[in-house]
Amino acid sequence: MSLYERTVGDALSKRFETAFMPNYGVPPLALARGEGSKVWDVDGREYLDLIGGIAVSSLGHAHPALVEAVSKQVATIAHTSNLFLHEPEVLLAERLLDLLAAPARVFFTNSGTEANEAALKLAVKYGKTNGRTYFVAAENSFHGRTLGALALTGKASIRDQFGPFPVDVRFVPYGDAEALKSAVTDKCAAVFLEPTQGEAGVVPPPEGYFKAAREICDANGALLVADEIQSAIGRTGHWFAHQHAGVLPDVLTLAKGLGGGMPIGACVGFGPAGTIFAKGDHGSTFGGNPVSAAAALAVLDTIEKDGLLEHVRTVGAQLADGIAATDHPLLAGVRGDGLWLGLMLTGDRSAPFQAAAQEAGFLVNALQPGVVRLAPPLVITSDQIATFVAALPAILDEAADD
Ligand SMILES: Cc1ncc(COP(=O)(O)O)c(C=O)c1O
Repeated sequence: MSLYERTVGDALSKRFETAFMPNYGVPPLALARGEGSKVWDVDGREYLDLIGGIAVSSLGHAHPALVEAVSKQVATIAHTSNLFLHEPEVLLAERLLDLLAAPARVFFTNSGTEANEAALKLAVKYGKTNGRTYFVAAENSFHGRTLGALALTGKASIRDQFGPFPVDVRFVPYGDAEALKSAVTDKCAAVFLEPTQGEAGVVPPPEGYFKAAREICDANGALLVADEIQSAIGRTGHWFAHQHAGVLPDVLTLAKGLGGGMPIGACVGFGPAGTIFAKGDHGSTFGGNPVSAAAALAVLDTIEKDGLLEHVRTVGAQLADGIAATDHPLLAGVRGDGLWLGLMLTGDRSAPFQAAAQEAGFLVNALQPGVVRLAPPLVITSDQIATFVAALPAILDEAADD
């Protein structure tokens, strides 16, 4: 039987195709379980997970600390709504504010998109009270799929058919401080930026761009919103990318790796931005629920206790160096930080690369036609990275073949 002639997986795919709206197309694999950085498909085949549920599974799969925190919490109290307080959300808020090391207030959500929706609503309110009527975001940015977050998303192919939008957003080329300066005036309520663009292809800006953005916002009284949904919680080898850039935004949004696989997001307002929302301005039935909050606490504790920031810097460099040292006509290079890398190809071969990697036992993500995203669990080992680097030339050979 060839690797693609599956049994249970094929049956699930057929059922998926008839039961689901076709938003995602049929996924190439049905996963059954995971442990650490390994996953197994429903037909029992093992893979090294180099995508981590799209930069989410920070502790890998079935990490004992996460299993224990979630199991304990679900057996204690799983849901309170925001009508009642619970200890995990208070502990988590305090823990995050501690790590952020600046006076701030937090609003918990269920996802990244919702964290950005909260940030946008907050910025709309700021704009209304200050005569500010528009927003600035970057071309090729990704901030989410609901109508507010989508309005901020600078990708015509996923945005344009859903307009007109409830907010006026002006787009500037990412990384171009002069263009940003021209776009931001005293009528701009907020600038939304990813510290490194994720969905665009793991694209870091030029050195000093984020600092320039801070200065431009300060000069015009606009809020600076840092969307760190993909980049924070250790992914780059630092807790937060803005800290690494030495810039404090007014608003910060988080999600993905924070819950280690449980759904949670956060909108953090620093200083005065933390008091723009008043009672009744925004809400969420599930946001910051006890189980997700307990999971996020376990993620933060484990990253700290196991020295994972340092580990990410070390094995991230091993992965980047291993790719950079691979000599192959299809390989153009590698960019990104820590365990968040874009492997760049010389042609639009990322889909065949993903298929070849899967066949060789590695899960990666064909992010852009010529860029493959690697965002493995933060716990991936040096030996596991070495197996991928060793397999890379053969995967590239396979991907290069028509
Ligand atoms: C930078 C950024 N913002 C927002 C989102 C949306 O987050 P979610 O898919 O959790 O709604 C994503 C998801 O990829 C993202 O990368």
